[in-house]
Amino acid sequence: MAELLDQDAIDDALTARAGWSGDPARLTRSIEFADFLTAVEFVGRLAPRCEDLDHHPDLDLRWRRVDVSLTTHSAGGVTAKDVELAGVVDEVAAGLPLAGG
Ligand SMILES: C[C@H](O)[C@H](O)[C@H]1CNC2=NC(N)=NC(=O)C2=N1
Repeated sequence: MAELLDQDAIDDALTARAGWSGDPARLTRSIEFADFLTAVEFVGRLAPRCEDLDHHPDLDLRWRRVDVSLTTHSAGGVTAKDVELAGVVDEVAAGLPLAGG
């Protein structure tokens, strides 16, 4: 069973991750892309990376915004896997145009 991270460990992990919030239940980031098709492209690029990691996000796609929520369901909270996936989310998002950018 993966080890759950406490709030201090989560705060430490997120100092390097602009735009993320976290508590022991989940890490969240809301990403507003340039348009709807870009938001869909983000999901399409992220999906195979999640398969590679065997770790999957909860995603809410609304028009050009994707709300990303990361938790390790089998552990009942945030683990190192979620921190790792947050990095992948940032990497994939960085390759696509954001709203207002
Ligand atoms: C069998 C497989 O490893 C598990 O079901 C994985 C798949 N992806 C997962 N993703 C997330 N976020 N939490 C899990 O507990 C999880 N479990």
